[in-house]
Amino acid sequence: MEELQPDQRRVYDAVMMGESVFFTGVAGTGKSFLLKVIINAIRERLKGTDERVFVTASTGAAAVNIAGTTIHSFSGIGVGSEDAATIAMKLRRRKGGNWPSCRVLVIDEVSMLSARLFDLIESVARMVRRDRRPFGGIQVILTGDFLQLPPVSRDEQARFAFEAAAWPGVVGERVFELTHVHRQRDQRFVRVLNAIRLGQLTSEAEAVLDAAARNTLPDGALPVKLYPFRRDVDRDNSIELRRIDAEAITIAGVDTGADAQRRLLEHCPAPLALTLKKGAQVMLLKNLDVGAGLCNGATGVVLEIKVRPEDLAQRKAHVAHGYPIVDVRFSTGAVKAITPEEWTVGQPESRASAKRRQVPLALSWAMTIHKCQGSTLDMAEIDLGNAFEAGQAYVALSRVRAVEGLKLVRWDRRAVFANDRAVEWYRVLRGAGQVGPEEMSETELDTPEIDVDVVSIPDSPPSVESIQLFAPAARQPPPIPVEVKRPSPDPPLPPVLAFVRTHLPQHWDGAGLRASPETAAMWGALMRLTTEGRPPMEPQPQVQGEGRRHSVEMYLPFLKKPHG
Ligand SMILES: Nc1ncnc2c1ncn2[C@@H]1O[C@H](COP(=O)(O)OP(=O)(O)OP(=O)(O)O)[C@@H](O)[C@H]1O
Repeated sequence: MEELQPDQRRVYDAVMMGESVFFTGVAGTGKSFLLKVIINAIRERLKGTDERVFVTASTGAAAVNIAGTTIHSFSGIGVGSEDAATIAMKLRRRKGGNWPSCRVLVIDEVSMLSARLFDLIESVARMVRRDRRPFGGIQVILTGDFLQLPPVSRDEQARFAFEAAAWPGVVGERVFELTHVHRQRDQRFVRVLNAIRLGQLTSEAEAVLDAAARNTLPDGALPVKLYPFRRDVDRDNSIELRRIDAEAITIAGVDTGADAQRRLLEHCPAPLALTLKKGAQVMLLKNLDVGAGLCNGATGVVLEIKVRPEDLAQRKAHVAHGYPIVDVRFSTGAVKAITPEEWTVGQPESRASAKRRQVPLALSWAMTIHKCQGSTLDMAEIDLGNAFEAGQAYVALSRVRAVEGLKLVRWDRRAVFANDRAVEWYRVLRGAGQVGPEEMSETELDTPEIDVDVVSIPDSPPSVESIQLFAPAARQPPPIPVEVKRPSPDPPLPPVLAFVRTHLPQHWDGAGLRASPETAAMWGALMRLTTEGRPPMEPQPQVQGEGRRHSVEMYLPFLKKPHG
């Protein structure tokens, strides 16, 4: 099994116990990564039985991403215009469609499924299966982030799945939040993104985005331009392609499989007809060698297009026998020969699937923000001038790994906004203690002072009892005034801890600490402890209390958590 982080592991374990769950998390916390691990494990477990796991998503693009189908197509609801009883009746004539053999149902990007459809699907499940339990007794695995793009609906105000009547019965208390961001390492950028996710343009966020508007990307950089609207994307890509003085070659992909599923291939990131030229900017659409940086989203430039001998005389190249071969120089400098790959939609084990074979490349001067949801980009030039949707700015900004790879054009502060109901839902959830950390950083951003308590660190002489950090926005060590107080056993300090990676560099040895030599030595010992032969610190804070003072709980993996 892939290496899961502790927060991911908790979800995995609950799923393996047979529980229905919803797991969420800010962008880049590995929701899709975890989902794939879970799907593989369940498939393995159900092998040789009549029961099946069905993998679905709320949108075609998300379905292609996880090699599944749309929830509409799986469930038999079609566009969802009929009532549950009518749909169930029709399905019964087809032996219940997919429902009878379904043991586990996965719905990815459930955040883009409206409450109305969620309820409709849940009722259909109960009726077709003649089982009154939620979803007719099926184990349901839901994931998504309600603060990214909302449900697509013709109604002005589509309600979220968490507002569905059936939601509490389906997931109950089994809501998990992944908290460790994998996509970005820079904790300041993570904090800024988390604030933007909540629609808060904090002073720190504003400073970072203003700087990104002035940012000059490195020479030779190949940023992807992200736009709210498709028309801008198509315009940019065709203008840029036309600008290149080289012969255009159209690569004809091949679609096979069941008709109903073939329609889904429209959402395949690889177009059926892909027109390229030498010099075109392209993006890789598959993970070929993640370790070498050849992953979904990696950008490069076409060096050469090698076609089958029989296609040589034409401007059209066919996908067959490993051809065409497109040599691409990636932004890492690596040159790689890219050959056709396959995308499967539908249910891979059954005949109800369709495949597209195409060279896994797309023109990548520009793409829509809706399309980029779920991907990771090295560099992006983001046009937020026409942002129209809650969460859209957040989705766009959170694609890049580092702020250095970000350039804002037509930067407009009004682009940053979140859906109030989704914000409130997360707030209540957090209050109920169902979710973990990371969220704490948004609330504290505007707080000029943060009190952080570090208590009883076993085995580390001497023990640090309390640290107060001021100036949360300080970035470099020397200017951060840190005051370490002496132990105050009475009244007892709150259970552990502390602070660290979000505000102080991990390898800071305490230089510049404004404190007694003894305190500085303590701090140094603590930092050494965390950096020498120990696993890196993984803050797992939980907000305790509200307002200006935050006591942040976290534990360093090598410390025992007091009070259980
Ligand atoms: N446990 C892990 N070990 C190694 N890499 C991981 C792990 N979890 C996630 N990642 C990597 O982190 C990156 C972000 O993960 P992923 O795309 O699954 O996040 P996400 O929560 O689905 O993000 P988004 O909400 O933006 O779609 C990916 O490159 C993924 O491979």
